[in-house]
Amino acid sequence: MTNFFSNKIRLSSSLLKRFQRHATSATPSLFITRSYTNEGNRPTIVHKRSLDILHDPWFNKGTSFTMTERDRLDLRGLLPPNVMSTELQIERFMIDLKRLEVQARDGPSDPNALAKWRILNRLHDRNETMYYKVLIANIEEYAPVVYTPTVGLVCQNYSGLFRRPRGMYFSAEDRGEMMSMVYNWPADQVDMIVVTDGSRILGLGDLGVQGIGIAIGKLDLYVAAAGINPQRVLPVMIDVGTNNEKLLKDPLYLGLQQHRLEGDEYLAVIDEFMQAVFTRWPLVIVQFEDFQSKWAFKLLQRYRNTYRMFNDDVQGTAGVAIAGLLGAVRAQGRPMIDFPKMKIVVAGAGSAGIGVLNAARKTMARMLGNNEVAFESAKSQFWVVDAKGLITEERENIDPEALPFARNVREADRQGLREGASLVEVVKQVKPDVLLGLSAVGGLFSKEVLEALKDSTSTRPAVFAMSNPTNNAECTPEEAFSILGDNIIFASGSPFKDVDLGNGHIGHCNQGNNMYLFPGIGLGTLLSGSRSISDGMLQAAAECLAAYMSEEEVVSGIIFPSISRIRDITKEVATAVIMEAIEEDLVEGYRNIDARDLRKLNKEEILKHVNKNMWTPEYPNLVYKDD
Ligand SMILES: NC(=O)c1ccc[n+]([C@@H]2O[C@H](COP(=O)([O-])OP(=O)(O)OC[C@H]3O[C@@H](n4cnc5c(N)ncnc54)[C@H](O)[C@@H]3O)[C@@H](O)[C@H]2O)c1
Ligand SMILES: O=C(O)C[C@H](O)C(=O)O
Ligand SMILES: [Mg+2]
Repeated sequence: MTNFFSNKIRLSSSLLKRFQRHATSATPSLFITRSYTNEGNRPTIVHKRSLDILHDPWFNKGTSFTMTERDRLDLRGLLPPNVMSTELQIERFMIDLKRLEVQARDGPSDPNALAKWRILNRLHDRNETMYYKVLIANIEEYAPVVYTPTVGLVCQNYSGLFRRPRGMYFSAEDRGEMMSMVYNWPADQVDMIVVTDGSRILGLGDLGVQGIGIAIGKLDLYVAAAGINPQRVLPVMIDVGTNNEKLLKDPLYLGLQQHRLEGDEYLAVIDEFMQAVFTRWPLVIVQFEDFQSKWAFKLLQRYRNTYRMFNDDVQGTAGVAIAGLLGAVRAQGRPMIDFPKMKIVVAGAGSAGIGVLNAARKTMARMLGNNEVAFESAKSQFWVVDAKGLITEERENIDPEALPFARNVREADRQGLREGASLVEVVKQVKPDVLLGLSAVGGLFSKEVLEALKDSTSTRPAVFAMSNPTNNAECTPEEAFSILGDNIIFASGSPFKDVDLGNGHIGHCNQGNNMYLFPGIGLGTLLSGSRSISDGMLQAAAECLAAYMSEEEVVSGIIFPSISRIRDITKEVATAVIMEAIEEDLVEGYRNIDARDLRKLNKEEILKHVNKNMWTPEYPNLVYKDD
């Protein structure tokens, strides 16, 4: 490993100190740097490097820094990889400006959301403490702006919106350099990394380098909900190319204009990145986000026993769905132990759908006796429909992850179903308790499908339209409540308003989003010091969320908390994660509390410990000292 290091590591401790509050400083260099601007071809002498340059409006050239300049100034990895001419930079800016003007004439919703995002983003660039104060105090209003759904729009329009860089870019061009370039990041301690390769951003497909927005949005929630110190978070984009033909043809695209690396070449890049970040920050936690499913599972298996990492779409979503499904059982007035009797139709067999199926099957099996027989029998509660229809054992080239859930052909035949049967046919025949969508197909739960669900054998069927962002939801709450009436449970991945049913009743729209779990999983893992994130820790997080809602709330159709309670629920989830890590003997402690001390704490004390370790945005007293 050490041979990756090169003499490019030049960060002195004084330089590091100067970086400490980098993210908030946009100070022109007039008073802090001696510079000599000369006429003609003579160079401009600057006395700063790395982020100090990018955050100095006098010297910053953004994406126009040439590769030689990037190397000379320790900028490699701190900017997206495509070097832009000044003309293209200006064009990018103008297109963005004009597009906003056009949209402003068309209608209020999108430009408003984007305009709010811009204003918040500028505040984020100028003053982090104030930004997080605003975000935490108004989380219900602004989470949909900095996170889902607006973050999807931000990623789609990233080329025009990009101003100052935030986070790091590791690209295929950086192979062999990652071990050294990771030291270009100014913080000497990083607690949380959210990394994406941009291959499946929400339900919007391959957005390449533009996907970094999702890592930034997730980390905003880590700070706002879990109280992770914003100086210790790092959004990362791994740019291995894109298969989005539109972006490949777009001269203004900021990423590598090549098709995605595949196979061993792809793995080598991700391996190098993991080695680099864990070498520099051995205690960091890496959250994988929005990787296409063909890599999501492979990478999870590859790294989960070696590194402190998890995949939010596979594991975080699974926990949130389990909590929702248990809530749906309780909402029928039945005990949670009745969960294994639920008939569940899942539309979508990608990273999220399969993650949910595996976790739901395990939860059922545990309730049925926690043995092989229980595990085998639990799978018969699920019917999985993907882009090709119902998945049966007859499916050609079946995805190995979906294979355990393929229906037996004869059994399907007895039910009047066959390989490839449509979603509406499946719903008609199965009459499920739950219809759960993780398909990324907006409107998939059509009028016909929802009509078919009227024959559900459940006393209170559940509709989970979990795909993001808003336009990709399988149906809206209005559609579900208007067709099925108010005796249903409804949840969606993106936020929707409750529905006034006009009869004095309100149809409650729950937001079933992994944001209720990933911040607590990260915080709990961090404070426990556990070197890995076990299935038990994830299960404890899900059960904690399931138990968070009172009987009264659940019966009235509220199965997930309001986002205004996210900081509180995150504390509880983190506590549950730590307790499970103690139970499994995984704790190693963190900072001034070691494993022995941690093991002595009861639940109340752990909760207090969690609370005490959460960062809150307050201005510190600043004292200037020369280097
Ligand atoms: N609410 C949440 O917390 C949450 C969490 C993770 C993912 N998601 C959302 O779930 C969606 C899927 O994510 P993913 O990672 O599994 O994506 P993916 O691309 O890996 O999988 C999509 C799946 O949907 C299937 N599909 C496509 N068209 C279909 C159709 N007409 N009928 C039925 N199935 C169809 C595909 O065959 C595939 O199996 C995205 O929109 C994502 O935003 C939501
Ligand atoms: O990002 C979200 O809002 C949830 C989830 O991780 C997704 O990919 O859709
Ligand atoms: Mg995601």
